[in-house]
Amino acid sequence: MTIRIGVIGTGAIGEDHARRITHVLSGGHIVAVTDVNRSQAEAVVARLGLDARVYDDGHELIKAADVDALLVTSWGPTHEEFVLAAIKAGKYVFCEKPLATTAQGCLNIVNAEVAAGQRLVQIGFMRPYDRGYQLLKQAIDDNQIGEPLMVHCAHRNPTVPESYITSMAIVDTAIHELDVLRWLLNDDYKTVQVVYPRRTRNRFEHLADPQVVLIETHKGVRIDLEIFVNCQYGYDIQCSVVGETGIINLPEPQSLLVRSDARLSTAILTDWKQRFIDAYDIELQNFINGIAQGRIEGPTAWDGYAAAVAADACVKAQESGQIEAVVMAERPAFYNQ
Ligand SMILES: NC(=O)c1ccc[n+]([C@@H]2O[C@H](COP(=O)([O-])OP(=O)(O)OC[C@H]3O[C@@H](n4cnc5c(N)ncnc54)[C@H](O)[C@@H]3O)[C@@H](O)[C@H]2O)c1
Ligand SMILES: O[C@H]1[C@H](O)[C@@H](O)[C@H](O)[C@@H](O)[C@H]1O
Repeated sequence: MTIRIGVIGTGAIGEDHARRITHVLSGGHIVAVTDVNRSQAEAVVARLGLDARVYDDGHELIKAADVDALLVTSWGPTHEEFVLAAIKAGKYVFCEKPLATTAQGCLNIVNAEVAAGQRLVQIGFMRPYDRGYQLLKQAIDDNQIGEPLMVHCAHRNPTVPESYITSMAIVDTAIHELDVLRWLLNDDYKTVQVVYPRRTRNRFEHLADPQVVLIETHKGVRIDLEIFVNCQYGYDIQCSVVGETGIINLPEPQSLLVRSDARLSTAILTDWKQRFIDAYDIELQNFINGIAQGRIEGPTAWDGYAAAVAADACVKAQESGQIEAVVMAERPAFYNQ
């Protein structure tokens, strides 16, 4: 059985996912694409050699009879309307993060999915599929370091474009940690605060960079998360969990150790596409397999909502300078299955 897939938004990750579905994974076929910039969609069809129709509009594509499932990889603020339309059409939808740019937007999707009575939405939180994070989780669950007490994280991008604004440090970047740390610690967030260190000169004037997000979980774990999106030197993701009897660190991506010219060195990645390449492959293969089996199992709309509630509180904390509470709605039993 081949799942016929339509892609809404053929930018960086839309093209990369279309590439992996076409050339790496099995069971999926890209039959339709659309982008507000039509020439971008046409260029991707040509570059990847896709046998896909180019639509003028995402809503038209969602309704197309030969499209079984959607990938929503357009800009964050457009996700909610496309995911709601997909649910209305009764079609499976893989939505890149963020599910919506506000918690209320995510809740609208949660409510629509619960009303539809079937899991249709998978969100593109790929870190739980990453081998390194899985090793961390296994060690915590096996009690190798006792109870986790503190987590030190860093999320560093080499540079960001001028269109990247201060709140995106939360809704676009920190959102990955806001998702993966709930899963890792099996915990939810209680309060957040954002503090601003001295700003780097290597930023656009309007952007506060770096930022430090301080989080307290319900179990009392303290998390400090550095967001530094103009760090210059590479794409660098760090996570160190301090427990009662030991410390575990996220493994570095595999890389050659080079002895040469009186130096011992190893390269640092610069591109997010490479850092989590295996995790992206696995998450999308799971989505395709899940559709074929009539049951998708990846990160849910509720996970998207939970991360967005924390993100909303962080954005409030960016503006207020205060410690802000993270208050979630009650989890529908639908998501306990
Ligand atoms: N999971 C991850 O690690 C990861 C990595 C990168 C991006 N993302 C997410 O994926 C999304 C896209 O990011 P990107 O880096 O590919 O951005 P991008 O700007 O490269 O691509 C987005 C594309 O969507 C198109 N678009 C915007 N509005 C549209 C609409 N209404 N209909 C159709 N097309 C539309 C744009 O023209 C653009 O080509 C963002 O939400 C981003 O946060 C996730
Ligand atoms: O959309 C991207 C992507 O999610 C990357 O993983 C993250 O490091 C970037 O900060 C963000 O802008």
